[in-house]
Amino acid sequence: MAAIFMKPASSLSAPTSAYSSTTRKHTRPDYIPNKISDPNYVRVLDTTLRDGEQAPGAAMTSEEKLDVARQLAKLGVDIIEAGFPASSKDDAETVKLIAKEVGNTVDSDGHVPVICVVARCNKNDIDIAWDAVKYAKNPRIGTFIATSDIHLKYKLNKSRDQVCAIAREMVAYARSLGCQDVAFTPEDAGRSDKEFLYQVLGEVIKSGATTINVADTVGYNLPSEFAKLTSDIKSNTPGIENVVISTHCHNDLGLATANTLAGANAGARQVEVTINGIGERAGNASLEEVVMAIKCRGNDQLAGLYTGIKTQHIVMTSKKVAEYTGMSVQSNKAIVGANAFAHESGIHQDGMLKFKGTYQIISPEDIGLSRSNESGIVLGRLSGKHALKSRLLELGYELDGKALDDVFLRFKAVAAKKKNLSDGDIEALVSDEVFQPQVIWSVGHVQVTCGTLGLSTATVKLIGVVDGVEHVACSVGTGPVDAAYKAINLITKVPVALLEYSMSSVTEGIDAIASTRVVIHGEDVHSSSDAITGKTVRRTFSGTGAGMDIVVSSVRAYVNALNKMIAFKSVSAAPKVSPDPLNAHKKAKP
Ligand SMILES: CC(=O)SCCNC(=O)CCNC(=O)[C@H](O)C(C)(C)COP(=O)(O)OP(=O)(O)OC[C@H]1O[C@@H](n2cnc3c(N)ncnc32)[C@H](O)[C@@H]1OP(=O)(O)O
Ligand SMILES: CC(C)C(=O)C(=O)O
Ligand SMILES: [Mg+2]
Repeated sequence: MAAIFMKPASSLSAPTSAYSSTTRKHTRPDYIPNKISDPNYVRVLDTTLRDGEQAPGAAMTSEEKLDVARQLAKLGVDIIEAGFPASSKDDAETVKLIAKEVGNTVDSDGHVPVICVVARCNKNDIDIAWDAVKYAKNPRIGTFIATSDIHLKYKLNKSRDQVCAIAREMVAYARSLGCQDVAFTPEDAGRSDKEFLYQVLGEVIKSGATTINVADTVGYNLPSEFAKLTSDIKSNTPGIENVVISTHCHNDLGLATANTLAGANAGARQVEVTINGIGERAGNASLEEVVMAIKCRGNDQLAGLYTGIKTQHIVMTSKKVAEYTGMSVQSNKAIVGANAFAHESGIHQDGMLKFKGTYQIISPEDIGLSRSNESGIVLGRLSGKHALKSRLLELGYELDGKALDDVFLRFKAVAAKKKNLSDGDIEALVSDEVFQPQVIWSVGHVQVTCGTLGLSTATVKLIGVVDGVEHVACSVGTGPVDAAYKAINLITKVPVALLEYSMSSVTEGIDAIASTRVVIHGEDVHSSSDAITGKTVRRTFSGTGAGMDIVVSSVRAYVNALNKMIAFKSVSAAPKVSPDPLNAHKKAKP
């Protein structure tokens, strides 16, 4: 069964409405690896879980990645790039989980996302990749090797002929394993010699590649240049009519979205993007920008291109990724930034009041946001779960079941002390309650003394969720937070260093909720190398916490970061992931 999408026929063309009033129906074409039946359909490959996670500090646990994958499926992405299995046992096991569950779950529109994995052009990587992804209904291997002279000379130390042969043989090898869907990326295509590109791409197409992914790996191209690269590849590569052309653009010059759109306009029918634009260095083209640009201008400027993305899930997806990666979205970020739909100056406000189309080109509802509070509900201590759920929906959070129950409990506790809860308060509670890692330690009680008379002291009770045992420790410190963190360290006995600590007040007033963010690192188990210094750097883990008491908020953030680090460590170390890791945790609150 095919999903039906409504697409604006023309943006801002109707004078009586803020946005377009006419829509055309589209169906998502059935998935055939090397072709798309509708020439206007653009496949969306989301690589948040692979290239996105390559962003420094963006490590996600297995459980978080699975949750993001589920959300990406809900968003309607065509292909989820779930990881690089040869990079670690943890990544391979996580890909397996995603392939088995998300890669086999048919949604109400009959859509199942393709699950893709990345592998270098060598047999070992490809074997591991196939072993992890083969469980999906539609598995794909994306293999890559650099084609630019600078990479050949300094990184691979190989001649053009050698690289061409390796690419040809490895695509054929991936197909020989039984994988029907093999994408090939000429890494650094944006700086590669075009004649050599046509040659390599022609060879891999003969070997069975189904998608050719043109990568501007270092974000070097300008839009006109990337468009020309795409159209030149389309015109000069033997056999190119038998494959789908894809874009993979990085944002080093802030042009990733522009280049992606230029590529699509020049004939690419797959775009590789990430949520919030996260990724290696300055990041990748952002899904929300590319998709909304196509939705907004596809008809009048991009010859009728459209995607299968259910854009009303964009905000929730963006929030999840921001929470799990600890990479908050800048307020002026297009589409999902806090200010993307805010109008501060008088002339703009006047225009908005008269006709929204004067200053808004996208309806907030289109991306799953509605700050209008048209129902006039004020949330306070007498509000019920329905009112909270409806406000959460307006803020872009679709919560049900246990997640909603948990937030409701916290909401009631805060509302008992605070008259009216603002949107900021509610978002802080959701962040603290819902987007948290697997709970290994939960916070029982915190008691501190502090002041000018002497050292601060803290008594902390943590509950080990696996065995349910309560552990209490006391410590002194230079301040109450230092004392509390030292007490926690005595209980968890995990070597840890606190790298960053920041606290902000979510709203104004003495009864404001305090939101804390910490970044920690542990032992050397998870490391990567810093490109500038060349030094090995330890993997960092962030945690957030919220509460009306600043010490409690700080303790929550620290314990959440510790939980993330410990969960990450135990999954990486374990040879096999338990069949149902998601049921292995529960929460307790002070
Ligand atoms: C543009 C991109 O985003 S590429 C993807 C980047 N992602 C990652 O690197 C994921 C994390 N990486 C890792 O965990 C590790 O780098 C691993 C496990 C993949 C490899 O680790 P190691 O085997 O120790 O190799 P290391 O990373 O130090 O060096 C890379 C090697 O692969 C080679 N190589 C690099 N790209 C390719 C390729 N596409 N195909 C074949 N070989 C390649 C390099 O030339 C180098 O080989 P050498 O050892 O003969 O000089
Ligand atoms: C591995 C490839 C697809 C990549 O991420 C790049 O070239 O940027
Ligand atoms: Mg990349």
